[in-house]
Amino acid sequence: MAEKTLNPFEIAQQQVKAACDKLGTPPEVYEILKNPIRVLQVSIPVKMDDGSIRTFIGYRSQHNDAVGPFKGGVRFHQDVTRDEVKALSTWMTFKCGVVGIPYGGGKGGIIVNPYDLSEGELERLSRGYARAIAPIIGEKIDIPAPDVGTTGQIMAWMVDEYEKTTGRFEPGVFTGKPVSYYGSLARTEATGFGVAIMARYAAQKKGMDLKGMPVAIQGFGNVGSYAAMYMEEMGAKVVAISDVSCTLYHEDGLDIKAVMEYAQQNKTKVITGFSGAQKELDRNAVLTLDVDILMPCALENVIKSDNVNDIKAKIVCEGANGPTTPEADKIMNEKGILVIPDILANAGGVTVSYFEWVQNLMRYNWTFEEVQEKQEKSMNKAFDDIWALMNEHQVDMRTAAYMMSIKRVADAMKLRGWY
Ligand SMILES: NC(=O)C1=CN([C@@H]2O[C@H](COP(=O)(O)OP(=O)(O)OC[C@H]3O[C@@H](n4cnc5c(N)ncnc54)[C@H](OP(=O)(O)O)[C@@H]3O)[C@@H](O)[C@H]2O)C=CC1
Ligand SMILES: O=C(O)CCC(=O)C(=O)O
Repeated sequence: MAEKTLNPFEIAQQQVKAACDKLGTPPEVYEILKNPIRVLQVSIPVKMDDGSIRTFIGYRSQHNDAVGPFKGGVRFHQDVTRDEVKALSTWMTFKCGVVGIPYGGGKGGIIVNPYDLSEGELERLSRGYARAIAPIIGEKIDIPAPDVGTTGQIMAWMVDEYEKTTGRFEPGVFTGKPVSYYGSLARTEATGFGVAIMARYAAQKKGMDLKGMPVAIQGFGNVGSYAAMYMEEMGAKVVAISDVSCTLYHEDGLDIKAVMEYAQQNKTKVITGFSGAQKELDRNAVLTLDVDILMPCALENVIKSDNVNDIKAKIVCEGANGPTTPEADKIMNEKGILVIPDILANAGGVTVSYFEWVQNLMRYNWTFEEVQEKQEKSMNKAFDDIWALMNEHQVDMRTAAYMMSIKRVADAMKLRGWY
């Protein structure tokens, strides 16, 4: 039976409520956390290459800044909605809390398929968005970054436009920038690397050997491709990857670097037609293959009541934000599938965004190894803390992650006198 609601914002609220109840926080805590502090909607006029004007709707949602400036990516996707952006900003607050970085949660988005635009149109849209949200962002206020459909180049355009608009030199106002323009080494790889190290750590906890272990990964963008690359480097066998075009499968493992090169050659970055696969399956097939680890690294609500019983993986490591519905989550927990929740599994991106911001503010330049070492230390600690809390309270890993994080945010709100 289809689930009643798949509204990501309602799901985010349910997750926060469940953890507040488990923690026994005063009712004021959920009352404050149930809605973003501010949601800005903008209409961005863009001069198209044919001379016409098209307007695009964009959002910036600022969920909570008790701990520090709002932080979170900007999504360019045709299915962006106001509620999706609100949900993503809520998840950001607790993701930053999980890894203990001094930020609150924010998120932005524009309703657009970026692949439909020329490079010039994309630049004008990105600059228009930066101008439109300039009054509510800043290096110490709200720091956007890349998400689905956005890139380092887009961040560089946005910094440039923000600086022109405000007249201030503030390279740290956006993170995820190209390395040659105030970016950090290891940021591009960070989210996928984090997903891979969290899966490796979980496998270790379950006494499973990563060598030759079959893995399936949904989504082959920034997160999915690097998660696949690092899983392969760690000795696992990535038998399946997918994107909107198809699932590629090879029982002996796909050559991930070769698929990455292949995808880079297409404007739309699709993987279909790669010659090194044994079979091309339907794009949804990736979720239910016979593997030990499944990594959903695309969009929300892909593991749901109508496919959850077909999932064979023992570990699900959520590279995407919100890939599992509450009902599917409950079923996986009952079946003993270990779900590493998004707010931990994909926290590597924002963690290294924080390192980029620190380097920008302090004019430091850290090496690739230094950044990855700091990232791994921070994420492993978060994993250990959540694992301990999970065992202490006999809850699933997601609830434990929210409990840890909500406590940090609630303490900050209390000390600031918000309740
Ligand atoms: N980038 C980051 O640093 C972070 C991202 N995340 C989350 O990770 C997820 C992926 O983000 P990111 O990799 O940056 O985004 P990208 O835009 O780089 O990639 C998204 C990928 O998902 C694929 N995809 C979209 N719809 C489907 C579908 N129905 N079935 C299979 N694949 C699909 C896309 O395919 P195609 O290219 O063919 O369209 C693409 O491969 C999102 O949930 C994002 O919020 C979380 C933390 C940080
Ligand atoms: O790097 C960042 O600041 C945010 C990344 C992001 O949007 C996310 O973690 O979902």
